[in-house]
Amino acid sequence: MNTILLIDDEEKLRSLMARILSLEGFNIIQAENIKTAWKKIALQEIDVVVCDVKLPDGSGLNFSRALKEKFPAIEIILLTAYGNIPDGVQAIKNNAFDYITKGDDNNKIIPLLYKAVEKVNLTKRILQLEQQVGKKYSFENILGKSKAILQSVALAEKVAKTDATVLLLGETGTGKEVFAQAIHFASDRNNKPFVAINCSAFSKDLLESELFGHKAGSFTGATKDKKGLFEEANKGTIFLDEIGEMAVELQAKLLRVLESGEFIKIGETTPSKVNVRIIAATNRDLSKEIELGNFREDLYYRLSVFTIEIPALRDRKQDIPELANYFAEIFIAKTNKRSFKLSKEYLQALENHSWKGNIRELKNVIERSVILNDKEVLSIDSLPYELQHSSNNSQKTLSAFSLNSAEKLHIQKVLNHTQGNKAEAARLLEIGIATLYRKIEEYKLQ
Ligand SMILES: Nc1ncnc2c1ncn2[C@@H]1O[C@H](COP(=O)(O)OP(=O)(O)OP(=O)(O)O)[C@@H](O)[C@H]1O
Repeated sequence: MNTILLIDDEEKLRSLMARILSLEGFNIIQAENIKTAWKKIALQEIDVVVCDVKLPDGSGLNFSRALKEKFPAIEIILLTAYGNIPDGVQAIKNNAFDYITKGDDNNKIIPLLYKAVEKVNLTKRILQLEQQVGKKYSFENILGKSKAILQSVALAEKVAKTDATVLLLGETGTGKEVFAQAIHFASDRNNKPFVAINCSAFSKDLLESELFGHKAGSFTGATKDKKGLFEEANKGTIFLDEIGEMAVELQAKLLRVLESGEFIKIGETTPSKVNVRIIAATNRDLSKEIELGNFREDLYYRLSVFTIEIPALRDRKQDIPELANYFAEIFIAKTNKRSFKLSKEYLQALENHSWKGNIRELKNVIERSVILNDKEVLSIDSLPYELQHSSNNSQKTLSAFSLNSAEKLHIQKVLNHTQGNKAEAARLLEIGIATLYRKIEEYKLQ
C-alpha cells in the first residue's frame, strides 16, 4: 500500500481529503506544519507528499525543494492559492511532480495522485532491479578461495574505483567477462551502460562499424545512420574481448579513442567525442603478437596500464569443489530435480582433469551430469568419458614395450611436426579432434 503525507494547517480540509484518499486505498499520514512533516518523514517511508504552499512555519515551495534534495524518490504535489500562477511555476522548477489550485481542482487530485504513485512505484522497481543486477555482477559472485583468484579479485577491486584502462589476461572461459562486469558495477559508472563486444566475431569493416558507427550511405548496405558501441557506452564502460584479434588498422583508431576520447564515424569527417572506460581482454600473448607485427606496441602500452591475470582453473584446483557445488545447485534448480550431493570420486575426477576450457567447461560438464543423474549422489558415470578415465590414466605408467607407449610416442612426434596444431595433427593421424584431445590428456602430452 502506498503512503501519502498530507501537509495542511486547515484541519477540516486536511481531514476531508484524508478520508477521501483513504477510500481510494492509500495509507494517509497527516501533518499540520513543516516541522511535524519532517518528523513523520523521519519515522516512516513516504511515497507522495501533498503539501499546501502556505504553511504556518514556512513556505511549502522551499520545503518541497529541500525534501526533493534529501529524498529524490518522493513525489510532491503542491496546493497553490487560486490564480497564483508564479507559485505553480516555482513548484515545477523545484521538481514537484505537479501542482493544483486549492479548492478549485478537487476532482483532479485523485487522478494526479495515481500518476504520482505510479511514478514512485516505477522508480522503486528500477532501483530494486539495479540492486539485483549490481549484486549479480559483484565481486562477491566471483567464487573461489585460492590465493590466485583472491589476488586477481583484490587487484580488480582496487582498480574498479578509478577510471584506469584495464587489460585482463587469461585463457578462454576463466571469467574475464565476469571480472569486467564486476569492475564496472563496482565503479562510479555503474548506473551507466556496460557494453561488451567480442572483437573476434566480426570482420575488420564490420567491427569498425560496430565500434564507431556509420552514416547512412557510407557503404553498400548502410541504409540508416548507426550508432557505434563507443557512443552507446558513453559515460559507462566498454569491454573489448579478444582484443588480440583486432586488425592493425583498427588498433590505430582505438589508440586515438584511448588518447583523446575521439573517433570518426564511418562516412563522417569530423570526430565525435566520448567518455568511455575501456576494459580489454585477451587469451593471446600480446608481446609475441607485437613481435609478429600483429599488435601495435603503442596500443599495448596504453592498454596495459593495469593488467590483471585471471588464473586458469587447473592452477586453482582447490576451488573446483566450491564451483562444482555451486553449478550443481543451479542446474538442479533449473531442472526441478531433487537435491543431491557430489560424490568424492566425482570431485576427484574433476580435480584430475586439465580444464582447457576452464570454468565454462566445468559449468558444461556439471550441467551434463545433472541432466544425466538419477541417483541420490552425483557419481562418476555421469561424466564424459575422458573425465571418467583421467584419474586412472594420470597414474598409469606405460611399459616401454606396450602398444600404448608406441602410440604416445607417435602422437607426440606428429604434434611436434605440426608445431602443436591439434587440428592438423588429428588430420594427419586420421582420428577425430576429440579423440586427439583425449589421447593428449591420457598420455599427458604437451
Ligand atoms: N568465478 C566465477 N564464478 C562463477 N561463474 C563463473 C566465474 N567465472 C566465470 N564464470 C562463468 O564461466 C563462464 C565463462 O566466463 P566468461 O565468459 O567471463 O569467460 P571469459 O574468460 O571471458 O571467456 P572467453 O575468453 O572465451 O570470452 C560464464 O558462464 C561465467 O558465468
